[in-house]
Amino acid sequence: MKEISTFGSSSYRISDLQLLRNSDEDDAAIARLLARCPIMLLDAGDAVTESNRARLYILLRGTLSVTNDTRTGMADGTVSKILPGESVGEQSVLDEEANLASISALEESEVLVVEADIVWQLIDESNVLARNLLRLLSFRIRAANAQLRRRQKLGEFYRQLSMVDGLTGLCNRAWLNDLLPTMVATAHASSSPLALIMIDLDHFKQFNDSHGHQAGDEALRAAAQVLSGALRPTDFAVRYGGEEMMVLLPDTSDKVALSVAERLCERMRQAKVFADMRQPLPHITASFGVAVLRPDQNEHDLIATADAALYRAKELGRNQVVA
Ligand SMILES: Nc1nc2c(ncn2[C@@H]2O[C@H](COP(=O)(O)OP(=O)(O)OP(=O)(O)O)[C@@H](O)[C@H]2O)c(=O)[nH]1
Repeated sequence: MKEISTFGSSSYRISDLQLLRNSDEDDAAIARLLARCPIMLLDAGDAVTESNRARLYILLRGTLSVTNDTRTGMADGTVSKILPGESVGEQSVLDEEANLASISALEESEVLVVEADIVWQLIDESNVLARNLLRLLSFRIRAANAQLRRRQKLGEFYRQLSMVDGLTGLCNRAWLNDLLPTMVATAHASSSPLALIMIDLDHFKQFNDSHGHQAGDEALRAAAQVLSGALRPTDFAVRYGGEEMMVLLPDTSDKVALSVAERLCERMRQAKVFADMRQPLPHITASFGVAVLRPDQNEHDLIATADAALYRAKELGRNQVVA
């Protein structure tokens, strides 16, 4: 980047500068202030040196690329193009903060450099410039807000996506880690019973070995459908691990939870699993362990109690419910 002339000795005109659009071409004070400002030449790929200094850069010819800085956490590395007449750096002049964007030329470009003190003198001299500056800043704030909203929406979308198990469509372990402590706290605070049913498919290794892993996946999907199809909208079904699932029943007593588990156990026996060729495979069964949150328990204790009940159901011969 090298200085090739000043604005006063160049053929550029005040009307070429967007910030001075609609101002009086013959305004001597503005012309005088701009006259001494240097014009720099950048070759394609050149970066603006000392671009972090609070200065205004107005592009006269060529194209600039401005990359938002990611270090502040406010920007995401978005790249914008600056075209002739447009400017960059106004905000850092106004708030006297360093300009954290990096600026480089996409092709051979000429840039007018206006130091901060001259920008302030221009603002004092020209209402039109002050007005254009406000309009520009307002536009930039709106654009930044819109981008923020888009990023929030996208973030929420991916957050939700990361909470769902890809194979079964049930909530996953990350969801459970996120939500179960809150559900437990709510149950304690409102003294309402929270029931948890731990479910494990029986002899699933054998099912996989006999019918193949894909058929095993189908069986997991069928089991998940049994759970999600049999619950109230306020209940949650979670894939806890490989062939282990869990159902959370807020505001549900042990008696009701037991009958829900019995119903699920029966529906699991009846569920049909289809292989690739849509041939029905042998039925699957599952074992169920039921627990209801006690006042002295946290989420880990609740899971451990349901797990212990599940273990007993396996020991008693599987395909049954133990509370
Ligand atoms: N197809 C398929 N199989 C899985 C998946 N996740 C875990 N498994 C299988 O589930 C089986 C679980 O086996 P075990 O823990 O020995 O239990 P089990 O054979 O069901 O025996 P019990 O629980 O005692 O009735 C393993 O063979 C795993 O490979 C999966 O996503 N898809």
